[in-house]
Amino acid sequence: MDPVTPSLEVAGLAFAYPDGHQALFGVDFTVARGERVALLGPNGAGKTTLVLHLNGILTGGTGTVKVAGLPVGSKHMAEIRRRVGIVFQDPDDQLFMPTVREDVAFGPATAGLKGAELEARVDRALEQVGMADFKDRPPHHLSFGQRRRVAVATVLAMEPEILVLDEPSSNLDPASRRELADILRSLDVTVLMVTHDLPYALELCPRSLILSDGVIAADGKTGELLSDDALMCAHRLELPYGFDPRSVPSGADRSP
Ligand SMILES: Nc1ncnc2c1ncn2[C@@H]1O[C@H](COP(=O)(O)OP(=O)(O)OP(=O)(O)O)[C@@H](O)[C@H]1O
Repeated sequence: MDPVTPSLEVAGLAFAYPDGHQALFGVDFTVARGERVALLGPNGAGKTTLVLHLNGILTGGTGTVKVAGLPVGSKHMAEIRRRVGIVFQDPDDQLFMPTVREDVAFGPATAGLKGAELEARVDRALEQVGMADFKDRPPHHLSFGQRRRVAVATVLAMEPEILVLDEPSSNLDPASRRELADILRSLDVTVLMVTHDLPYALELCPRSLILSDGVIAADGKTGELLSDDALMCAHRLELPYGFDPRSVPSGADRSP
């Protein structure tokens, strides 16, 4: 793996929906290989719109997005879709096969993997999320937290360059939330995590971006941004009552 080319480069990205609503106004940032970055911002800031540009689900704006040096929107789209693994908020949007194994195998099988190589890929992805014992279970018999882990495995099975997670901690109990954080920390992959769960961002991501009104309003160390009361207030970000960001060991302390 080339360690120099960033996993993600977004430059001057501006986008208006067909009804004329301008959601992004020139977004610039770079994510280096192996970084874990949180994308924070109030409702309606443009976070989902931005994420949907990373693998070309949304196109037609101005500016550029590059994944591992490959421009989104170019002839490399199949490769870019493989490299950008998006885990949506609702695992049921991603799980539709009769068994966990088939769900995790679906992407790599569609990409042409077969036989022992495919089985090894499935086993590895399920082991990475601690779900190897659930291989033959129907996804709809699993708990929500287990389904979320399987959804992460479906994406890891594609061996992505960058794992993009939309609200990964939502609807998880405290133990499942912590276990998922441990899993995400253990992965050797670049992570971009959209979240309103600011303590989770602090725990997992050394760096955060604040997207507000379609622009990057701040880009820095998560602990520093969350400790900046004026910045937080200006962008409608609120920590849970009594939570002190200085009291939590930041993801920065554990990053690779
Ligand atoms: N299909 C659409 N057509 C027109 N406008 C849209 C469409 N989807 C989103 N928008 C608008 O674009 C802006 C950004 O929306 P987006 O969903 O990207 O925000 P977000 O930061 O993900 O919000 P949230 O935290 O609530 O999920 C909002 O003002 C929204 O109303």
